[in-house]
Amino acid sequence: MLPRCKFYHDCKSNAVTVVPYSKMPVCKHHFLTYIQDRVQKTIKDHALIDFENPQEKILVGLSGGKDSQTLLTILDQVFQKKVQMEALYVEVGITPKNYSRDSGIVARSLCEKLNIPFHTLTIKDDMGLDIDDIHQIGERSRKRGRRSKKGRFRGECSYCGLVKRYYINKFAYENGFTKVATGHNLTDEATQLVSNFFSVDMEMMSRAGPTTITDVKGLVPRIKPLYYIYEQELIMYSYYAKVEHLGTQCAYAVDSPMMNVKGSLIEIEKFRRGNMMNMVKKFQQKLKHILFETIPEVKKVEAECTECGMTTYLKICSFCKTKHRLQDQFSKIQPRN
Ligand SMILES: Nc1ncnc2c1ncn2[C@@H]1O[C@H](COP(=O)(O)OP(=O)(O)OP(=O)(O)O)[C@@H](O)[C@H]1O
Repeated sequence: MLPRCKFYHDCKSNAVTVVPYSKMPVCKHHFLTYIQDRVQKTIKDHALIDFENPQEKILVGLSGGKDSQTLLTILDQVFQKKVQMEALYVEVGITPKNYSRDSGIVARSLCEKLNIPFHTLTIKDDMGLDIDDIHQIGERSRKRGRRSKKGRFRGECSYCGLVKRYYINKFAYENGFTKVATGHNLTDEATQLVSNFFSVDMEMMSRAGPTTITDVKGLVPRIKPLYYIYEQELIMYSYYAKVEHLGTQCAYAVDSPMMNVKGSLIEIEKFRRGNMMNMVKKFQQKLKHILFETIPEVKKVEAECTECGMTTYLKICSFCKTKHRLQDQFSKIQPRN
């Protein structure tokens, strides 16, 4: 049985859980407020939201999953409409287990409950392809077991991430949003950092952080208010605060290399308690600025993508290039009439 809550020495309630990285027993009330306070602290310490700016307008990328549903719930609760906030669900067309359909239903339902404007954008309407189609390309490439002339198939999750980042940014830019907020948590970010370290991707590592404040035209700054909250804590928060979310896992995400790195970090956490928190915090304090300063400023000349008009350093942006390659590959696996 868990002891009394140790959050305040005079709390008389029984603990319902322990804080994962410190093992402090806490009652439900103090657990929920503790998480909310840490989210507020991240927002304040990293100036993620400008409360003085009446034009500040946040677009939350809402996936129906526990992280972004919890993010929207916490932001709504702690800021109580003091800042303009809307949500966007990107329909990527994953049909196994009705994944995308149900995700959209759950995302919309939360917005209706919280009275927050909700938008949906369907990628197939613009790209002519969705993630089911991209999966077919992947299946064909895996069956053939060799690199196509046009390069290696990077995995469904990689394309899904690229597509979502592109459309969320485009929607935010075209509709006057000043920030995009996502539900990336500490476990996601530690996983990304370690993966980037494995491939010694210094540029990607130098970009890690709760915000990507940018003055590049066409790129809306991204903020991650859950940056210092463990995934385990979000699971517990969504449970105790009864945050409606979809528990189904995407059928294409199983066995991705990132999932395996994440699993290893969770294992390490068992004998190095607080490992992810320490690593990510110390990286931010000690290493990030050193890396940032050593990156040569090669990508300086901004231009408009000749295809879609979004900002790029090349003639055609990497999203449009990837889109063309996928459209081309997909046309080859379609039955001919
Ligand atoms: N379909 C989507 N539409 C809008 N935003 C999305 C969508 N999918 C993901 N996002 C945003 O990107 C973040 C990271 O997405 P990822 O696919 O890594 O999911 P996750 O870590 O499981 O998060 P969640 O639990 O919110 O689904 C999400 O928290 C959310 O803010």
